[in-house]
Amino acid sequence: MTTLIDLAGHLAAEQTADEAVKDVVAVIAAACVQISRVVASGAISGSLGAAGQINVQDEEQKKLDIITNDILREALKACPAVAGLASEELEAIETAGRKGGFLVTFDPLDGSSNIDVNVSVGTIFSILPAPDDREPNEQDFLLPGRQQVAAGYVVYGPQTMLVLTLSRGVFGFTLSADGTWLMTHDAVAISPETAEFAINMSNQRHWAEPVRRYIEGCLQGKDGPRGKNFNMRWVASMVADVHRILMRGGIFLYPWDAREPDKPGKLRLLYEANPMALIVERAGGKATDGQTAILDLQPTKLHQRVPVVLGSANEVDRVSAA
Ligand SMILES: O=P(O)(O)OC[C@H]1O[C@](O)(COP(=O)(O)O)[C@@H](O)[C@@H]1O
Ligand SMILES: [Mg+2]
Ligand SMILES: [Mg+2]
Repeated sequence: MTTLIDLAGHLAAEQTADEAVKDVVAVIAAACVQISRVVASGAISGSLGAAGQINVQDEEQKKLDIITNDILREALKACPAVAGLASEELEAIETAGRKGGFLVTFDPLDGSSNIDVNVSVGTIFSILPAPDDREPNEQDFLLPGRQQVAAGYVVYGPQTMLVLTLSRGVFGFTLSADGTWLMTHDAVAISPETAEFAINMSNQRHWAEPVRRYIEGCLQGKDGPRGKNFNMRWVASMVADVHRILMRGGIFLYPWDAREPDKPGKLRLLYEANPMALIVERAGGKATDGQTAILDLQPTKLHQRVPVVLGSANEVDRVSAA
């Protein structure tokens, strides 16, 4: 077997990326090795089940939401290149008592409703520039996704994989038995065409007309306007659904729906949609809120929600035109 380059080797070879960003990525990757062990230990370590409290999203926290949040939070605060952090599980930003460097936003455990049934979950992160002259405040986190200096996710599945975009390209690393991230996927690219869609069909009656029209066209298969049959997949862990799309193409939708008209979608802009959108665009795909590129949206709130349509470029364009 040929020797695979590891994450440290990849970071060292990335000439165009800032050295301090590489340090932040290395710290996150190490924390995710720790998370993968807790996730894998499941009921043995007593880490499954509900924590018995509600987070800022009004969602019931799992024990693992809290454990994984604490692992990342502590690791990032100890990293000299990190000035502040924001998490799905924390109401407010936290600062590290430093100026300059970077801000990190993260979803420590994505798809946590799947954890108790042993289905893939993940961690999503985004790295943004921090102000040089003072400690960061909440406003400093509200940067459009184009300003991300790096983004990535880890999927805790049959294999634990880190998918990363630094200054260019998308690379995948598989966690080896000795705890090293080895590059197994070089220059990941999303095919522009697909015949596979991912959406929570149980919300169909609440969707807006264009999304209904688009999905109806897919469902009609060969007999409908698309003239080809479509397959459907929905893991209900965004990380796992997006990972599948990076590996074999597809389109993922979590659209606005009429149940809670004030909440534009379910997914959060700063630590779910933006990092995934950067990865998808760097892999040649597209990511929109149905019309506008996610990366061009100006955030207005830390925990802002946004409709998400991402994946194979031609298919995302069809949703915008529906
Ligand atoms: O349960 P639903 O409505 O299908 O929603 C599934 C979506 O919710 C999420 O689980 C939200 O993430 P969290 O688990 O981090 O809150 C996504 O990963 C997934 O795409
Ligand atoms: Mg999530
Ligand atoms: Mg989460």
